[in-house]
Amino acid sequence: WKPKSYPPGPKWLPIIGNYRDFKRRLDKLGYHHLVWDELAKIYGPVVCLKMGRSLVVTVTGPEAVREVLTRDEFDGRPDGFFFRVRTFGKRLGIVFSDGQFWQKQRKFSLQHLKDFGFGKREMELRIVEESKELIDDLKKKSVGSLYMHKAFDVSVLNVLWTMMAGERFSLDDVRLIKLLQIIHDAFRLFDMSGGLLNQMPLLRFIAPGVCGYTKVMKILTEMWLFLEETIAEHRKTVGATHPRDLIDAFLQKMKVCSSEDSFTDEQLLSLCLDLFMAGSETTSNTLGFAMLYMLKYPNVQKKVQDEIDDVVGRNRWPTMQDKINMPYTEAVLMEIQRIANVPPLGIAHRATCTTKLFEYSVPKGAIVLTSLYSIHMDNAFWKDPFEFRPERFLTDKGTVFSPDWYFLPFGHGKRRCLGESLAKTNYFIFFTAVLHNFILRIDTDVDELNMNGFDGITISPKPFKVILLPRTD
Ligand code: HEM
Repeated sequence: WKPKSYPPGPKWLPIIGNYRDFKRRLDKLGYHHLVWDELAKIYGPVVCLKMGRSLVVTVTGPEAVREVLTRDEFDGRPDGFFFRVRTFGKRLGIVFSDGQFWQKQRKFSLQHLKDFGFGKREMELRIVEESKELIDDLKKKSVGSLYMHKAFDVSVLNVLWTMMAGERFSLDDVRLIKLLQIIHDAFRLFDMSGGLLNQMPLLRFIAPGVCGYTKVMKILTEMWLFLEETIAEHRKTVGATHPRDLIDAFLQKMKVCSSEDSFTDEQLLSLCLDLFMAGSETTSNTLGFAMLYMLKYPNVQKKVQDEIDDVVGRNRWPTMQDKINMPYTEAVLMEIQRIANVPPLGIAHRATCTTKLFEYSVPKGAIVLTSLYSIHMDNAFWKDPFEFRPERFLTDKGTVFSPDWYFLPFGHGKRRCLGESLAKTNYFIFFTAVLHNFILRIDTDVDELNMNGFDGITISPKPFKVILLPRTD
C-alpha cells in the first residue's frame, strides 16, 4: 500500500517496504545508481521506494534533477540514525545538517577557509608544492610497477588539512594512511540513502555485524580519536587573536559565543569530520580514475602531454593560469568526471515540507536522491555516453563547452559542493604534474583494465598497477 499521490514505484511490503526488491536488483546490477536507473526506465523520472522506515524518492534526468536542485524545499538533508551516529546522536557538521544551523556553519567554514588561502593563489602554490613532493616520491618508487589507485590520497588531504589544522603529513605517514583506508572502507559500506542501519536502526541490537553497525562504530571511534587529538593540541596553543587555521578560528569563535550558539566542541569535531571525509575520498578517487583512463587511452594521454609541452614547456611546472590555454586537457578532465561518476547520486537531500514534484506529492522528511549519473549518461543528449570521447566537451573552434544541466559533478544550487575550487585546482595540478613527468604504461593487457569501480557513497577505482616511465626533457 502507498498513497496514490506519491511518485510511482513498486508495491510496498509491510515493515521492509521495497527492501527485498531493491536488494534483488542490486545483486543483479552491482551498483545502487544502476538500480535507480532501471527503476526510472520502468516508472519514469521520479520514483518512490519505501526502504524500511525511510521513504526514498529518486529523480532521474536533467529536468527532474534541476527541479530538485533549484528549489529551497529540497535543500534539507536526511535525518535518521545513520546520519546522526557520526555526530553524537545530534544533527551537526555541514554535510548532514540543514536550516539556519547549516547556513551559519557553511558560511563560517567558507569564510575562514578563505582566510587561510582557500580559492586563492596561496592554495594553488601549496598544491604545486604537494604535487612536486608527490612526483619526487613516485620517481623513487617507480622502479617496476606500482599501485596507483590511491596514489593521491595523502597529498590531496594535505592541502585541505593545512588550512584546517595548520599541518601536513609525510606521504608515508602510517597512521594517516590507515585512517584514509578506514574512510575508504566506510564509503564502500553504505549508500546515499543511509543503508540498512538507517532503514532499520533496531538491527544494531539484533545483528550489529550484518547491518554495518560494528564497522561504522570502529571507523568513527578511530576518526574521533584522531580529530580530538588535533583539536586538543590546538586548544592548548590557540591565542586570542591571529588564528593559525580553521580550528583556531572556530575555538576563538566559541569563546565569544553563548553556549546556546552552534559553535560547540561537538560541532567542531563534526565539522572537521565532514570536511576530512568530503575532501579526501572524492578528489583522490577522481584522480585515480583519471590515471586509469590515461592507461586505457594512450593516444589521449599523448595528446594531453603534447598540449602540456606546447603551453608549459619542459622547464616549469603547470599552473592554473595555463588551464585557459589547454582546452584539450580540460575537456579530458571533464570527460573523466562525466564518465566515472564518482558521486553518482550526489549527496542525499530531504524534503523540508510536503511539496509537489511535477504531478506527485513528496511528503515532508522524504529522502531525495539526485541521479547525477543519469544526466552524465543521458543518451539523447550525449548520443554515445558510454564512449570515452573528450572531444564532446570541445566546440568546433576548439574552445571548452560546458552543458549546464548535463554536467554537474559538483551538484548545483545552495547545497553545491563547498570544496569545488579546491577540488578543481587539485585535479588540474596533480593530473598535469603526473603527465608532465611520466608516461603511464600498464604491465598487463589493456583489456584487463577494469574501468568499473567499487560501489558505495562514492565510486572508487579498483586496484591497478602502473609502470611510470620518466619523460625526458
Ligand atoms: C572531485 C572532487 C569532488 C567532487 C566530485 C565533489 C562533489 C560534491 C557533490 C556532488 C556534493 C553534493 C551536492 C548536493 O548536495 O547536491 C558535494 C558536497 C560537498 N562537498 Fe564536495 N566534491 C569534491 C571535493 C570536495 C572537497 C575537496 C571538499 C572539501 C572542502 C568538499 C566538501 C564538500 C562539502 C562540505 C559538501 C556539502 C555541502 C553542503 O551540504 O552544504 N568536496 N560535493
